[in-house]
Amino acid sequence: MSDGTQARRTVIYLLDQVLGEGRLLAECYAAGALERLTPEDRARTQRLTLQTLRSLERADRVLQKHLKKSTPLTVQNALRLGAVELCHGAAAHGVVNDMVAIISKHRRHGQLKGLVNAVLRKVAEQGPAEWAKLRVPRLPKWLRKPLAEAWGAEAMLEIEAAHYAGAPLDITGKPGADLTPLGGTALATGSLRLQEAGQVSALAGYGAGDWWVQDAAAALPAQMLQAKAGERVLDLCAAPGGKTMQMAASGASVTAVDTSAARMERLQENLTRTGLTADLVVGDALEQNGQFDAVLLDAPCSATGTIRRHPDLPHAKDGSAFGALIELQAQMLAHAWSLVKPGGRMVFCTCSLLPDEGECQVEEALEMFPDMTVDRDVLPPLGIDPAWITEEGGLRLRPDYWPQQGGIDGFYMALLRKSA
Ligand SMILES: C[S@@+](CC[C@H](N)C(=O)[O-])C[C@H]1O[C@@H](n2cnc3c(N)ncnc32)[C@H](O)[C@@H]1O
Repeated sequence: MSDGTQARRTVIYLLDQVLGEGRLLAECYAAGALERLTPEDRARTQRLTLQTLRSLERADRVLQKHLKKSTPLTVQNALRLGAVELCHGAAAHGVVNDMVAIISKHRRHGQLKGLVNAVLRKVAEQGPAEWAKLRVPRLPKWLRKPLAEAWGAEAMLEIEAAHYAGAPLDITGKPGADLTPLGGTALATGSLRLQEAGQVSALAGYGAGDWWVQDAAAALPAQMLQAKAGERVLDLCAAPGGKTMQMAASGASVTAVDTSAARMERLQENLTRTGLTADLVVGDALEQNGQFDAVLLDAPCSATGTIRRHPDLPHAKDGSAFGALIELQAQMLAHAWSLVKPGGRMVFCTCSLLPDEGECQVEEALEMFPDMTVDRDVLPPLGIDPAWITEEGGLRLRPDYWPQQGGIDGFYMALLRKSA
């Protein structure tokens, strides 16, 4: 077996979990799926898993004509991984031998090693030429339909192209930190973008806490809120704390709330590394009370705006939980509004591409609360394209925006002002 065997075996396990058990990669990682791997194998596993999930439709098309019968999921996933590697130029003997060795040791499917050998040898010969002619992989129907309805057929194809391309690494700097040793490109919205980052913790300034990883889209809600020194700010659904750090760095007194104790531990680690402070509360956003100058509500959502980085999501989920999430967002928005003091402000945001989790929530809130208005003036100075401002005055971001610069996560956000 080659050096990459452990990594390949883990990729197949992860694909089984996502595609067979409906688990997200983040859940598998949190449960220790990568724990026994060397740092090199860990990076390789993550890269190959993401690449295979992004390319699943292409891999299945390349494999289709060589498979007469349906194969067990684990074998199918070994073939998919093999096809993806071979079609991206990996040496055929290494990939084929490894996949055969992995399947031959499988408790129930060891007898299918001959099939794996035969199919992957054919893919090694014919696959790379076929690959380039295949269409960009599409989202599963359950998600494609509502998104195409919302944004149109043409935009849908562009969104799928952005998902397939993946995402660069965006960084938010602590005010005053010197990020020049990182290189990269400064975006109009203030984030620094690195195309080929490698291991994040090895980058200049990470240990010193000069910056944190945060998609350019995710950095905008806190910029919209403009927390100031001396203000009392409430960050609802805060962990792992990208926005908490932005607001704490402004000198505001920030209370960060999240139900997940594990994610709050990560928030604390992030604050410690960056030398910032906030009051942390492990608890339910719906049970908070008090009056704040400013509230940021980053409500739990479908996370469909983050598929560039999380291609497991459309395969692990089926949309059945979205109705309950939309209901929860409306409840949270209403409760968060009660915590804004008269004359105060609130940002509502979600990393979703579904208008039901963005535009519609704000439209409904505006009908429900006579003391609520949307502040549009805050948007143009953020460095965004004015075409992204929505009818009700929020900001809609989509992964197909800024294609030349490498895209941006899907997000919705609006700054809501309460009358005095
Ligand atoms: C989109 S993530 C937040 C990202 C975070 N604001 C940041 O910038 O790093 C949503 C968060 O909502 C939390 N959450 C879900 N239900 C919640 C509730 N009822 N009350 C508080 N937090 C909740 C989840 O644990 C998760 O950390």
